[in-house]
Amino acid sequence: MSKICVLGMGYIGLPTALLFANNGHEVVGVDVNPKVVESLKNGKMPFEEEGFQELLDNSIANNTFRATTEVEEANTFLVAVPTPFDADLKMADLKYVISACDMIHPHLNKGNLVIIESTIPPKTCENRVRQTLQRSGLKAPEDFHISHCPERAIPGNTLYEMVHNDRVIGGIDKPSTEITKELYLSFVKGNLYLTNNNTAEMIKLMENTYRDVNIALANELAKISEDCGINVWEAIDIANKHPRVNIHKPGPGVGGHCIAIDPWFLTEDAKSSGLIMLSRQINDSMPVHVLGMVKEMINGIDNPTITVFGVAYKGDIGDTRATPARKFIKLAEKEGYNVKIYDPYVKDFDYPILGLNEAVEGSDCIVILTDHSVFREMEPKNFYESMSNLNVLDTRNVINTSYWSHFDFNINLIGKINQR
Ligand SMILES: NC(=O)C1=CN([C@@H]2O[C@H](COP(=O)(O)OP(=O)(O)OC[C@H]3O[C@@H](n4cnc5c(N)ncnc54)[C@H](O)[C@@H]3O)[C@@H](O)[C@H]2O)C=CC1
Ligand SMILES: CC(=O)N[C@@H]1[C@@H](OP(=O)(O)OP(=O)(O)OC[C@H]2O[C@@H](n3ccc(=O)[nH]c3=O)[C@H](O)[C@@H]2O)O[C@H](C(=O)O)[C@@H](O)[C@@H]1O
Repeated sequence: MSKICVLGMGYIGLPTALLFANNGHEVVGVDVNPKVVESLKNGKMPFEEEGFQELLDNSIANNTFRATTEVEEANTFLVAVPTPFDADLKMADLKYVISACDMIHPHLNKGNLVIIESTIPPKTCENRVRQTLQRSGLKAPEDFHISHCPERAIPGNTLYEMVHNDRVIGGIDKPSTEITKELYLSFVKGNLYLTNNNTAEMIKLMENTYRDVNIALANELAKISEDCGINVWEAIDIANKHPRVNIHKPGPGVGGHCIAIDPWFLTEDAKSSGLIMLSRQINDSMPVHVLGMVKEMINGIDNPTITVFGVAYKGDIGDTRATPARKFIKLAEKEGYNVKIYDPYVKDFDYPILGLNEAVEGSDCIVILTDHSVFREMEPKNFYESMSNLNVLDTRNVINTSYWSHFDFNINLIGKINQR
């Protein structure tokens, strides 16, 4: 049994720690936030993600996991701390990664392995991470190992994807890569692709940038379709039958703390990154486009009230990090609209989350911003009579438009404007 010290008990670090703890390792989970550590000490997951409460219960019962605020000696140190975007500098903010490495180096011994799972710009392991860890007096790769093993699991399906996804492992030398591979083999069922640290860092950023650029393309196609009176959803659906086409879905913008952030890490010192930056700009401008559609729908209504359905950054999760809903709500308030919010998944938000009936009462327009499955099965007959005006704008193509139109709703869809 090897001992692993995981730094960062968030959406990625804690699930990873619990998978190691349930697959033959002794794991110490470290977080600088005492509330997170307290919750884990009390045997409670600090956030909801299917399947992990059971893994936490098992590992506590088997004495293979404990949480603390202090780093201690171990065979392996795994870093899964945030890597936010510094909006002023337009660069990755590496302060948490560096502070984690600073916490590790006093406990580093010969033969140890340090894995960075946090998403980082190319050359971070080779330069900043190695430099900081060498404050221990040891040298890498001669005395200890460093590798990058980026996380690819998708929020909402973390457990399945952490176990079944293929992974990329890139060490600063071959032994670093090999021992990292041995470690992940303890729970990963997908393929493990081996490369060097710089390439592994690049691959992770390329994956999320690919998605961002393709979403931007879908958003642009949606706007063009609106101008041409075409239903972009039908067009995308049929275009995607082509064996080499995979157009993404348009929507109100890109949220979450990865896809909207990681592409910037590729642009910070690149000589050519026009397409990537333009895609960011297109996706960031979508809340403005959505507001424009709402404005047209409620034109002429005095002191309008709108109801936002869904503030989570995407469907069937309660995560609101970098949600495009936030920008949309602020723009709507600036326009003088009263904004009410309904989201059955979100517990905590900057604005009050109301029950369905209260949220739609007196409303002039429902604006669907998140593709929660409950919105697909929504029954308008339960609430339409309490609305002041029957308008609905669906930015995710989730509602059954033919059914809603029975109640005389004026329905618009992003990428398809109702011509009535
Ligand atoms: N959430 C996701 O779906 C994915 C995240 N990633 C990447 O994984 C990394 C971690 O992301 P999340 O888990 O979402 O972050 P998070 O915000 O959920 O959790 C990070 C945790 O690290 C703690 N922390 C900060 N500095 C620390 C330090 N020096 N020592 C110990 N703990 C420290 C924070 O208190 C927090 O609890 C980021 O680089 C992110 O880009 C990659 C793939 C998926
Ligand atoms: C390449 C890729 O699929 N990356 C995943 C992504 O997770 P995340 O939940 O942020 O991604 P997502 O499902 O694309 O959602 C991001 C945002 O984009 C929007 N979105 C997504 C797909 C689409 O066709 N249209 C669209 O508008 C979503 O509604 C959401 O607001 O980023 C994660 C990460 O890096 O943190 C990564 O681990 C996941 O595998």
